[in-house]
Amino acid sequence: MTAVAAEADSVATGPAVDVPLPGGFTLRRHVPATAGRAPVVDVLVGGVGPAAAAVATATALAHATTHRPYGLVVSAGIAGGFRPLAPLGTVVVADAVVQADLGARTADGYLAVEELGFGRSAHRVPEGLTRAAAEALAHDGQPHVVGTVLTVSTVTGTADRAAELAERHPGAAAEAMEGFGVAEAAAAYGVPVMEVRAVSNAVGPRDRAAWRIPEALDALRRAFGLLTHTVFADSAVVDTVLAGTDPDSEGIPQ
Ligand SMILES: O=C(O)c1cccc(C(=O)CC[C@H]2O[C@@H](n3cnc4c(=O)[nH]cnc43)[C@H](O)[C@@H]2O)c1
Repeated sequence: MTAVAAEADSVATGPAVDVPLPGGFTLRRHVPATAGRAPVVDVLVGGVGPAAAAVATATALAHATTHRPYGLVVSAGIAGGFRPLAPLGTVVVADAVVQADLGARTADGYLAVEELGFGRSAHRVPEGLTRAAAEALAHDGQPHVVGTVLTVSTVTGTADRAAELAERHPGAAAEAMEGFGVAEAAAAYGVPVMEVRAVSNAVGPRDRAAWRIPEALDALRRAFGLLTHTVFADSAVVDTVLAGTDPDSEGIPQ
């Protein structure tokens, strides 16, 4: 799942066929030319923000249920990186996908929905998947970090807001705008979810001229070229998670 076409072009290359979905969505299906470890990869541009991402992801998952169910859903794209953990060009592998602005702002500070007594604002990524992705990237020498990826509906544009988010989420490595929507849809269908982002800009005072989108898209392309043929193809990893034998496949991070 990506937000925009440029991100979709980076996460999967090569021959593909278009598959029309209900709701006007079209997913791009990449079928490996030769039998082997490469998996079938469906790439869908879902739009910007958690609501658009959830709708698009749920549409693809519902369609797949009557065809070929998915083994894994991945939210992918560019992101803002929290300094100093995730500098420009770093690939961030989420260990948790957290909606950072789903709650209430009170005189005593922010309350997440869990503290309000309803809903959830976090999904943990199965640890086996996170670890396998980090190991593959490390083995290939790609700059990467494992951490929480925040989902926000408003891009952070001030130092104060960046500091507030970092204080509330000490493990945060990046912020983007779709992961939690993708994760909610995946959870509804019982499919494990990952989020993999490449840092195009720093989380902080808005400075559009400093965004390094082409470099981030290149990093994303390299990472997905690798992960597709390792972690995503490794049905043993995915099957372990699906079978519920991964002890870390459940639980909501604080
Ligand atoms: O202008 C372009 O060429 C271009 C190419 C690829 C992607 C974009 C986007 O603007 C994608 C929007 C997307 O980016 C994520 N994002 C990136 N940085 C941040 C951030 O600091 N805070 C929140 N989100 C960020 C986000 O997921 C958006 O969907 C443009």
